[in-house]
Parts: sequence; structure tokens; C-alpha cells
Amino acid sequence: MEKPEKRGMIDTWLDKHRSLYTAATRHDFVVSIRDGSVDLSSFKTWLGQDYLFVRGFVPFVANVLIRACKESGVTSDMEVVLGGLASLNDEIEWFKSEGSKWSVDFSTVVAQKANQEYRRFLEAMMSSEVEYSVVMTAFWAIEAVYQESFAHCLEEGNKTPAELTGACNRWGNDGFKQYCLSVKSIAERCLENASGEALAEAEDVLVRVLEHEVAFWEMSRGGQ
Ligand SMILES: Cc1ncc(CO)c(N)n1
Repeated sequence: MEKPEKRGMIDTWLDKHRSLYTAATRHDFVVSIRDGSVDLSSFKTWLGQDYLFVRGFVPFVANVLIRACKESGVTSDMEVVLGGLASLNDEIEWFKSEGSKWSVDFSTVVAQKANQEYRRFLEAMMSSEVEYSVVMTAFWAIEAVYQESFAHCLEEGNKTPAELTGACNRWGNDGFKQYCLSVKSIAERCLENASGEALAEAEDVLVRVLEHEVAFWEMSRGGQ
């Protein structure tokens, strides 16, 4: 059972930026997986780019983990983030096996511009100047976009090709959904005590994550 969520800043911001949130979570690429019309070369492009992204995401999450240990004051924050880091270990193994399944040689994949820019953003988020509440908001948004997108491909009435359900299950499963809700609760708790300045920064970071996610999906169309 999901526990009822009280409305916090994140939901308020999502309402305000609803069309951008929808663009990030219902991108044509995701919709094409769900309706079965997906072009496999797009999937392979996404796979190679996302593998590179995840390699850059690991140090970001490791940084969130260190901050959860040092700055949070709530012991369960560390456990939630550690769980996320542990699942990234499985995720990298999963990418490698998908890479061989689809004949995508990751050693030759070059990060496209949108990928580079997203990874640069992650690096900026690792600065100690960025408040914990802001980092947590970014972390939640990054995970939630994938959760919402891939869960959509598994919803009632989907025509997702069987060979792509592994990818959809990875982020669309209920455990990942619960994990995203845990990260969201941490972010909301931090935002409750944040300064006006930190709140403005967190909203801005949320918008930027959504923009980076849209640009990331766009790479699947091909080209640079
Ligand atoms: C682009 C992107 N965003 C988020 C995740 C994970 O949630 C991922 N693997 N890739």
C-alpha cells in the first residue's frame, strides 16, 4: 500500500511546470515503445547514450550518499540513497548485457551534446555550494522521470515489444516507484526547512532536470 502523500513544494512546482513534466515523461520515444512502433535504431542510440549517462550518474549519487551521511541528520536518508547506489551496480551489469544483446559496443559510443550537457549539470550539482535540499530535488527528478516514463510503457493496454520489457521493468517496476517516493519524501522534508533562496534554486534545478531529460530523449531521433 502506498502511504498517502501530503502535497509539498514538488507537487506545487510540477503543477506549475506541468507541460514540461509531460514532455519529459511522455516523450515520443517513450510513447513509441508503449505503442510498439519504436524504431530499434532509436532504442540502440538511447541504450548507448544512457550507458554513458549512468557512468556519470554514479559519482553524482555517491556524492548524494556522502551528503546524506554527513548533512541529513536523519539516518534513513543514507539507507535510501545507498539502495539507489546498489541498484546502479545491477544497472551497469544490465546495460552491458543489453549492449551485447543489441550489438551496441559501448567502447565506441561517443557522448552526444545533450548527454555531455546533462553530465556537466550533474557535476555542477556535486559542488558543496549546492544545498542538500536542492541536490535531493534534482536527484528525485532524475529518477522520477525514468520511473514515470517506463511505467507508462507497462500500463494497461500497452503494445510494448517483448524484447523491450526488460528495460521498461528496470525503471517501471513497483519497487523503483516506492524508492522514488522515498527520495521525494526526503526532498520534501528538506524543502520544508529551506530558505527562500534555496527554494528558488530547487525549483530552477527541477526545471533544468526536466529540460535535460527532454533533450536526452530527443537524441534517440538520431544525429547530433
Ligand atoms: C537520462 C537518464 N535519466 C535518468 C536515469 C535514471 O533514473 C537514467 N538512467 N538516464
